[in-house]
Amino acid sequence: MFQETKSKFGNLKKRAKFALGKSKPSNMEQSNTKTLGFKGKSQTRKVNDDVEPYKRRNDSVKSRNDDSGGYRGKRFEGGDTRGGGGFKSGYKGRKDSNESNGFGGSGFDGKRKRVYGGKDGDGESKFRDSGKANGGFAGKNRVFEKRDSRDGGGDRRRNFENGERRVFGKRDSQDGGGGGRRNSENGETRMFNKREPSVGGGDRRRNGENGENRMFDKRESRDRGGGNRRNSENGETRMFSKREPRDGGGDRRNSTGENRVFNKRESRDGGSDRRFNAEKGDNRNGLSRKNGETNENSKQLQSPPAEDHEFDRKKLKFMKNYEVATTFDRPKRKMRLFRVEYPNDPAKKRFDDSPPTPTPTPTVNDTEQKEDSDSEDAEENAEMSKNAQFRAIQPSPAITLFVNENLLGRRRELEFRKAGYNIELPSPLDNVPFSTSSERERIEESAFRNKLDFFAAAKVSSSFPDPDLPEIAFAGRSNVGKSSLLNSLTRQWGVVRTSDKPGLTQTINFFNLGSKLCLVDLPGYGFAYAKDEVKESWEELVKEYVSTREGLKRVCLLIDTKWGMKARDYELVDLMERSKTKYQIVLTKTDLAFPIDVARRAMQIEETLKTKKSAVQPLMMVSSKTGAGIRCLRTVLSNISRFARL
Ligand SMILES: Nc1nc2c(ncn2[C@@H]2O[C@H](COP(=O)(O)OP(=O)(O)OP(=O)(O)O)[C@@H](O)[C@H]2O)c(=O)[nH]1
Ligand SMILES: [Mg+2]
Repeated sequence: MFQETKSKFGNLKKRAKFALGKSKPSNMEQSNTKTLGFKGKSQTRKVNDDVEPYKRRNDSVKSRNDDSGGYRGKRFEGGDTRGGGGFKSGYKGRKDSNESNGFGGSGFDGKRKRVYGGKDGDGESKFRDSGKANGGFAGKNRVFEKRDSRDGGGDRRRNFENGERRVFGKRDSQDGGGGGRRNSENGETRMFNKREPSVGGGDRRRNGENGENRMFDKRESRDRGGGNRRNSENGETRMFSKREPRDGGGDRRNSTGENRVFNKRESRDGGSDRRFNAEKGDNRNGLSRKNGETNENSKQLQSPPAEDHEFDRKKLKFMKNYEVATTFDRPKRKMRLFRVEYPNDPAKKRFDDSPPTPTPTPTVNDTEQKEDSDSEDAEENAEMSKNAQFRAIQPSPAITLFVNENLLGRRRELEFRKAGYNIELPSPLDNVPFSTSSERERIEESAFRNKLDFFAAAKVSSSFPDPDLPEIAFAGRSNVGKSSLLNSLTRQWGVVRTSDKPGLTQTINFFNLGSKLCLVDLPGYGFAYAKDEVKESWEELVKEYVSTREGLKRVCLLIDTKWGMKARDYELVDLMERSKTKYQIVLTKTDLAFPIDVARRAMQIEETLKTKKSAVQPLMMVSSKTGAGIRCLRTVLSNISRFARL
């Protein structure tokens, strides 16, 4: 590869010399030429107009790169149609112009730099950071146009020593290390107008020694690592026009009178770059994402390189002073005070000591408004008095005793432990204290020791099974705990399905408890996750069942302790009263209410049902979770089975 490349470039050299011997292009110095400050060297380039000769003479380059580029002796002509190699380079005492395809970059007199980022060729010229930095000492000018430069590691280490200039016009150049090491030695000028050149590694290491001029126009070149370490020594001027350069930390030694211009968007320069730049007149202006900024703007940004250090110090000092000034000048925040006014605050009384203001005589409108507000207040008071009325309930001593004996209501686990219950068990209060043995866990009521068997489900009354056994039905609002109560009464968890989502039970489910009892789980009424028609059909079915079912011995009407009886509960009560169906109120979820409230609720419901004939006393209170009151309910219900047997 190396040999091949070398021979190719050898041919290029010869052709260039041959071309240089001929006439210069006429438009070269008008618009498409520029001059770079460079000791002892002067090059002029023409970009677009003179492509053909290069094409003819550099077929190999053309075929490889699909570009064209003029090359005559020490002049390159970049005619890249896709943005590859158009570039220009100015030399000492001359100016740049930027009409080349790809890019052209130059400083002049060693103190001025321009970077142009050719994007797509075809004469489109991107102009980045043009003239944003001055500098360029002792005739070193470099112009880079990169986007994703990936120059191999040491590519440019010795470029531009002694007044080298380089211009690269590439897109996907994959210059490895070393391929063109000795190109352009002794004042050679090289121009690359490539897209995917396959020049071997190390191409540019020693390019441009002794006054070489090189120009790079790259898009995806791979500058990395220490590639630029020794660039710009001795007053070198570098220009970068990058988008995503990945310069490693290798720019650290650019500190000897170097002038650098960076046109970066997401520069990832190593952190140390900025520390040593600007020493000894190093100038870096890493701004300008906007291409095409005018030279005047750039001039404003330019500062004398020798004064950079001083300038930065002044700037830093100014910024510090500014910060200090802003810190101390900032107005102090006032504390905001909030006054909380209590309506019956006695301290407020002194404000009311002022003589009373005469009240205006009420008009007709005022009277109407007052009546409206009075009625609203009355409603509010009525609403409020509901709670107040509930709190005013004094439960009977029998109820209070029952609540406390059965540890009903919300209680701490410690309390259960102290009473001797094993809280590791499900529904611990239903189990014998201090007992974990299966024998003691056996239910005292024989009827409930039987296995619970599901045997029928009915959506309509016609599908009700024959009433062979005495039935106990469990009715109530959705999610009140009907199914859970069946499980905890029989201690057979999971036989009846439960859910925290209201509306799980949607049919009338019949369970045999041995040959003694039939337990019936009814669908709930009230709120449920179901369509209104469906819910209405459940309600009708329940009403039909409780009012017409033969063999129905008792309906346990479950009421949530927290909410008490609602309108639909009263509806069902009235229906059962009419049909003379025996029903017993069972307060559920007592573990969620305070004991006193459980007692109050029980008292409240007993009072309302005093006059009801079909209501069975006493009112029961249970918790399926803690097992409180379950045994009592079991005892009460087992009497039914016994009755049934008789
Ligand atoms: N804390 C507490 N939660 C309970 C108690 N009883 C039932 N629950 C919970 O209440 C929810 C509803 O229980 P279910 O037995 O499915 O209620 P349901 O009345 O059958 O509901 P539907 O079938 O929809 O009518 C479940 O999440 C139970 O865990 C209780 O005594 N205490
Ligand atoms: Mg249920």
